[in-house]
Amino acid sequence: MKLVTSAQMKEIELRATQLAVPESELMLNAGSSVTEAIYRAELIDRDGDDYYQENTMVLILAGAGNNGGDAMVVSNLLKQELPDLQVRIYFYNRPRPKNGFNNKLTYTEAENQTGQFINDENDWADFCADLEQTHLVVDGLLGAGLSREVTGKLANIIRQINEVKEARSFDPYPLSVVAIDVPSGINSDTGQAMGIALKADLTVTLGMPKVGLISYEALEYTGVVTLGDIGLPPKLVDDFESSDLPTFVLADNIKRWLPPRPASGHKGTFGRLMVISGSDEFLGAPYLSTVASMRAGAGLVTLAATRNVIAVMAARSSENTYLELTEATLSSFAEKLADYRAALIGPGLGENSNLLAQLLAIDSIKKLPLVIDADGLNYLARTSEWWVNLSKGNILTPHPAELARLTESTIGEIEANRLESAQKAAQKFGQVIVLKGAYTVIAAPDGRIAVNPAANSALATAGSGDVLAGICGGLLVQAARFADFDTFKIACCGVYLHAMAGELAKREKGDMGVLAGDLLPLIPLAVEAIKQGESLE
Ligand SMILES: NC(=O)C1=CN([C@@H]2O[C@H](COP(=O)(O)OP(=O)(O)OC[C@H]3O[C@@H](n4cnc5c(N)ncnc54)[C@H](OP(=O)(O)O)[C@@H]3O)[C@@H](O)[C@H]2O)[C@@H](O)CC1
Ligand SMILES: [K+]
Repeated sequence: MKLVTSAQMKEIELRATQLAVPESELMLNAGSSVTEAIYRAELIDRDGDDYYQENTMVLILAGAGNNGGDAMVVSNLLKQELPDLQVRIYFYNRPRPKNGFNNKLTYTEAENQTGQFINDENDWADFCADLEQTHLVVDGLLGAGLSREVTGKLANIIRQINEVKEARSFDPYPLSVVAIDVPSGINSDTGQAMGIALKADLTVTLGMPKVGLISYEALEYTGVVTLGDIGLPPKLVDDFESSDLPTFVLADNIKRWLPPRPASGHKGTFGRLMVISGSDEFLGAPYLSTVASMRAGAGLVTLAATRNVIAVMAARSSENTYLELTEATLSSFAEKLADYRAALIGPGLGENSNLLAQLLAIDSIKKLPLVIDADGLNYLARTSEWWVNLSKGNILTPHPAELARLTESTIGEIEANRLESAQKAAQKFGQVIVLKGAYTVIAAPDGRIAVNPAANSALATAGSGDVLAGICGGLLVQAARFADFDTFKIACCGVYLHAMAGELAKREKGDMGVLAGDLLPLIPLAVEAIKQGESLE
């Protein structure tokens, strides 16, 4: 599914109404999706008993636009389903019945005065007192219609919520915030806070994901970003699929793109992968990348390394085979490579320019699809015009510092323009670029660009990249038995599986202290979770 700007979203919504989907229906669906997301994230316990309900307070904040209309739908659904829940509504401004399209719900509620306007000092005191008692704020102040800096009364409301949330962050009953579509104050195109913005735990982006939400500026505000269905006709969404906008990778894509596992398959079917990894300094990387590739389904994996690395690895991993690789053994290594279908080069290799130069010049390696990571990338960055001699269409998995080295730019420049940086590099080098980080970007030489729908700090740990490289290698070797395999889709699958394993690890252990090794047994479970209908988006 494509990532869109607010203008593109408006256009799609307009087309939906032309296809006879009433605006009010979109809004009802929007509110219902947000409510479901609240339950799913356990911000409210749908099955809570009477005592729980009576003691739980939800504050609905509605602005004058359709974002406020969505909030009113949430309010109505919560009241219907959990009648004892304390639901209070505050209006920041008088809703306009003809603003954009139909937000009659907001208007009617406002006219009926079932909520309270924040006008004078008394209203403000009521709002602040209620906020102290509140467990969940539903933010419908401003959505994609944000048109200027946030100032005055609205800025005060947002600041007050942020402060109370911060003050109660370690309370047994913290204040949670769910943002409808975008956190109020965040520009949905750029991700920048327009003066001030609300800090949410969960953002339910509606219809199609807004491109600003995946920028690093927005990360501080969005919390977890999830997609809310508003019932757009599938044809409309499909029409957009052929555009060159960035794609948000969905679990449905991954299900279709994962290499098939025929029951009649044997280890040869799923392919032999050569992993070239490890050095005296980095003894963990070969373990993590080799085992990850096997956990991702490679038929047979050989670790090519020095004797020392092999001795350490053999004590830890019995399923893969080993091959000694030094400059002295290169020619026999090159011969053996003929039996392999793909190779992974780089994790923990250290600065080994001579070996890498000779390795990449070997004919049998030039014929293989490659994953190049870590020290493999650093070697390329030290080599002038390396992309001229490297075969095309391999997977390169740089983090921002590695991409900065490869492109002779700075980390700041990469981080400020993650999509563009990855896309330009992919086109210039003729390689699939996986730019790691929150919302990992995957770019293909033909211009396709995708964003993984997850920002999980549990994955920000040493060795996590080795696991990702291993997963990509394991998938690549399975896919490469088909002449027309699509490296870009394989890279998307690798990133998504890694992120799903990270999500499972976070559920088990939280986001602090997950080890890269914890991910390994979770890789097959991540595949299963996706097949069973779980998703990151
Ligand atoms: N379209 C659809 O199909 C669907 C849309 N949906 C929902 O609609 C949302 C978009 O709705 P929207 O266009 O009504 O804009 P919204 O964000 O509610 O705010 C506009 C109001 O805010 C005001 N305002 C702006 N900036 C301001 C500022 N800095 N400080 C103060 N005020 C400011 C602005 O005032 P004005 O600029 O007109 O003076 C106007 O009154 C979208 O995010 C999604 O939640 C869903 O229901 C599903 C279907
Ligand atoms: K909002």
